[in-house]
Order: sequence, then C-alpha cells, then structure tokens
Amino acid sequence: MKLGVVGLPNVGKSTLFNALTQAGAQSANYPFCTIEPNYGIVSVPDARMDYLAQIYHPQKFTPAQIEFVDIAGLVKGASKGEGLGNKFLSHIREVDAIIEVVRCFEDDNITHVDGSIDPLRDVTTINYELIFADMETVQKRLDKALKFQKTGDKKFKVEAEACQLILDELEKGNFARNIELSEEQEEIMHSMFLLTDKPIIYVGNIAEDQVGKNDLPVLQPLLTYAAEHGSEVVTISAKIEEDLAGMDEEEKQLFIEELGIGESGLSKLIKKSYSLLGLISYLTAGEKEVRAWTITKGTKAPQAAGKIHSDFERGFIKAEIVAFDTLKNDCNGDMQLAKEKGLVRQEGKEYVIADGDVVLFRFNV
Ligand SMILES: Nc1ncnc2c1ncn2[C@@H]1O[C@H](COP(=O)(O)OP(=O)(O)OP(=O)(O)O)[C@@H](O)[C@H]1O
Ligand SMILES: [Mg+2]
Repeated sequence: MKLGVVGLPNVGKSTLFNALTQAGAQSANYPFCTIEPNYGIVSVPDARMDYLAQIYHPQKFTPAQIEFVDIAGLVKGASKGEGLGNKFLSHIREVDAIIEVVRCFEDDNITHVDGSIDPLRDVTTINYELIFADMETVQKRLDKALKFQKTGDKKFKVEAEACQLILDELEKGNFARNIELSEEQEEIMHSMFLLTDKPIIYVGNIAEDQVGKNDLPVLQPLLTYAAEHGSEVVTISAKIEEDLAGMDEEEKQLFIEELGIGESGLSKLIKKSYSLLGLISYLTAGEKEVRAWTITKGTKAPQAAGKIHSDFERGFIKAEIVAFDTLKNDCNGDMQLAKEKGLVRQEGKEYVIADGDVVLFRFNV
C-alpha cells in the first residue's frame, strides 16, 4: 500500500517526504528538482504499541508500516504533456492514495511556479490535471465500448453507459470517487484505475512562524474546498518537520515545547494516511515480540491470522481477543487478569477483527 506525495513543483514535497522517511531525497529551491520518484517506508506511530512494549519489554518491537512515494511536480497542462507531463501522472497511477502538498507559506526567496501564494488556485490546478487525465482514460474506454457494442454483447452497452455518466461528471469537475454509481458501474469505474478515484489528504505546508496558530486566514479556502470534496487537511511546516526529524529525542522535545505544537503534525499525517488507505491494526503481544499487523477494514479472523502465517489461516480454530482499551483500562495491561475476569472473548471464523484487538490465534495443522 503506497501513498504518493503530489503537488505543484517547489512546494515542499521532497522536504515533507524527507521528514516522513528520513530518506534524504534531494530537495532544493527550484522547480522540477525531483524527476524520478523516491520511495520510503514509514512506521505508523501507535500509542497502544508503546504501552504494550512497556508491559512486555519485548525483544522485538514491530510497528505497522506504510510506503510513501515522492513524485515530481505537476503543472497546468500536465495531462497534455506540459512540464514533465504524462510520465508523472503515470507515477500517480501506481499509488493507492494521494497526499497533496499545497504551499501556504510566504517566502519571497522560494519560487512559486504561478507567481503568488494561492492555495485554492493551486489545488484546483492540480486536481483539474488529475480530472483531465481521467477524462482521457474514460474516453478511450468509451470509444472501445461503443465500437464493440455493435457485436450485440450487452456488456458493452452497460459499459458505454457507465463511461458516459462518469465522463459527464468529470467534465463538471467532480472526482470519480464522489460520483454516485450503481454497484455494476462502480466496478467498471474501479477497473479503470482513475486518479480521482484515489482518496486524498491535503497538506497545508505553512511557514515556521505560522505553526501552532489557529484560524490562519491563508488556510480557510483550502479547508472549505477539502470539506466540500470529502477530504481532510493536515497543516504542517514541512521545513520544521524536516529539522525535527534530524534531531535526537531530547532536542526534539525541547523544540516541540518551544514551538508549542503538541503532537507532531507528521505523526498526525502518518496516522491519517494509514486510515485513508482503509487500514487498521490488530496487535499481538508477548515477551518475544509486540507487533502491529496491518489488515484492511472488514477482514475476518481467519484471513487476519493468515497475515501471520498461512498455517494460521488454514488450521484456524478460534481467536482469543481482548480490545486494547479493555486490557489497559480494566486490567492494567495484564493478560492473565483479563482472562480471570472473563474479558478475553472467544471468536470464530465469522468474526470481523476490530482496530486495536489484542489477539491470540488458536490453530491446528
Ligand atoms: N514550510 C516551509 N517553509 C519554508 N520553506 C519551505 C517549506 N517547505 C519547503 N520549503 C523550501 O521550499 C523549497 C522547495 O522544497 P522541495 O524541494 O521539497 O519542493 P518539491 O515540491 O519537492 O519540488 P520539486 O517539484 O521541484 O521536486 C526548498 O528550498 C525547501 O527548503
Ligand atoms: Mg521534489
């Protein structure tokens, strides 16, 4: 599961990517600094895991992970080959969700490709390029469907109708994922891997001296736009986060207090990215290892067990489960006590695993 960092050139994408991954990608004050994508793996912060580690002092500590891809900047006309154009749109096609970086910081020394700070104009520019690229994809599919409709196969008629509907909505500026479709049409839509079918989080990249301030006027249009399109905004100063990422823990704490920023914007962004992908974690805890296992929402117990080992799925008998909050609040993290109190549930094959379930699988092969 990958998230792509997307936006205009020179808005702080690589700076944010470096803060997230500490991968040391090149970032500099000129447009199109990044050409080839940079990839990096990031651990998902989880206070529940930290708590379990304090209880178990495990030999191994394995948090959930997600991958970020730093993609080259897009400009107006990219879908028609402007800037570095179509090639970069294809890098976006590879990812499962989009982190769209929007420049909100004023700094006369940092070039803005469109000459001024205007977050709403910028998101509109980027999103229209995504929409235009999608329109091209759907048009191609529509042409094909219309051609094959002559064969009399009803499948192509349904396909052509769906494509026409999607095309009309895209033309109005709507994102594919927000179009109301029947189940059958939805399936056709997903099969085209449209860019605007991917969920988006907007990152308002603010200046150092804007950090910790509420109701920044520069953010308001972006907040409204995001809300109207069913997305969230995370505000971050990528520059500060990059500096923070390079510090040791003590230095970092001092700096965070000085800035008055509480939880780092970065951990907020990583957690939101994880749920944007539709992912949740179940936990296993013992002296050997405390570990978060990544599953998609709605996964049943045997398939979740299969993440650990295919034998666990094949020979699944039952899952012994206690919700993390119950374990912490009612049993001080003591699994034995949870058992004695009858708080550990026995769940079967149809049980849908919940986020934060602490699990022990019973299996037989
Ligand atoms: N919040 C911020 N405040 C001030 N300067 C920033 C901020 N975020 C990034 N910058 C600066 O903006 C410049 C461009 O950053 P970066 O290289 O990360 O952009 P980019 O979006 O990756 O660009 P490209 O599309 O060219 O790859 C750098 O000089 C960086 O230090
Ligand atoms: Mg870059």
